[in-house]
Amino acid sequence: MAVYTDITEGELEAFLKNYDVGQLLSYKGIAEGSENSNFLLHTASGAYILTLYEKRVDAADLPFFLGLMDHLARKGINCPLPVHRRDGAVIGKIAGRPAALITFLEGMWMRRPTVTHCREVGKALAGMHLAVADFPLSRPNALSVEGWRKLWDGARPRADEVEPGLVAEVDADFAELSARWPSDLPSGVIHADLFPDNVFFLGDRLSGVIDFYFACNDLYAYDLATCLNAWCFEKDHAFNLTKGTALLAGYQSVRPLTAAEKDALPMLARGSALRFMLTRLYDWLTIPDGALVQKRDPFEYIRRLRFQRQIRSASEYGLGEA
Ligand SMILES: Nc1ncnc2c1ncn2[C@@H]1O[C@H](COP(=O)(O)OP(=O)(O)OP(=O)(O)O)[C@@H](O)[C@H]1O
Ligand SMILES: N[C@@H](CCO)C(=O)O
Repeated sequence: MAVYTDITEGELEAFLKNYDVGQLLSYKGIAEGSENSNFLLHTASGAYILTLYEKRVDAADLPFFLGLMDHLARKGINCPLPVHRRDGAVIGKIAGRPAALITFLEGMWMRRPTVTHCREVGKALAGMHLAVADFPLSRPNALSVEGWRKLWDGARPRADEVEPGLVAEVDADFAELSARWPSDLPSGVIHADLFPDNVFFLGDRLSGVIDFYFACNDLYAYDLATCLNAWCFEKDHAFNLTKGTALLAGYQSVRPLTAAEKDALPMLARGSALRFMLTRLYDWLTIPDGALVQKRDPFEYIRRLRFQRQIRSASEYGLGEA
């Protein structure tokens, strides 16, 4: 459930007076999502999403996130376009929260992505990596190795209760990642959370990428590694080589990887699996049952992490197969 802050019709009408979107026809809260409050609006000029930014998003980061969407949409990437207010701003306030209006994208996210969806997401990711080259803003990745360590410090004392042996496993991951994490690969602004629930399709056609609220500056190949984990495993946790092949081929059809990026991919995929395992584990241990925030399963990513520890070469993901 993701309507943490409710709004009245009066508040919404007053908010919309700042925009050229015409009269409000209807609005309703959207249940999906877990970080912010989202509403679907219909006005005389079309459909929009209103997002109220909740506590886990730092208001100081909003110009970066909204500026990025604006930049990508104008470069032809299928992502929401922030609607500018009459005074030119894109960030307003409603019910005491910072808020923005963005265009509505048609489509739905794929609960079971196919090989074709994996290829399309690879192409779209590479397209975004090319399109950010002249984006002027930057934001450090708070969820890279040092950020993971803080999460681990919080979760470690109880990690063995969740999964016996996890403390020793993850301590060893940190030792290896600290020694081998690459820093000299091509980098720029990455999406950093390109999971299936953040990509819409109309049939086989990718119609939209949403949720840029983890976007930051980091290695492009790390973004691709996150997609390998998020898109190419089956419900039984088995890696699907055909999907991996398609994702990587789709990406490389738009932006070929360098030899160093290919070499680093297993380490990056291991780090990315650790990152999502840790945020999930941290929430699992700290968010009380019954809280509105949706908790995601850390066990899925404990499995991913164990898989990634065994990988020695990107050819095991299907690199160069198609
Ligand atoms: N531009 C858009 N067009 C259509 N639907 C959208 C758009 N933006 C958001 N949504 C809808 O709102 C839901 C939540 O959006 P989003 O993923 O950005 O929220 P969130 O709270 O940041 O969630 P999380 O970070 O957990 O994925 C999406 O699943 C989708 O249904
Ligand atoms: N994509 C993240 C949730 C944050 O958007 C996860 O699956 O853990």
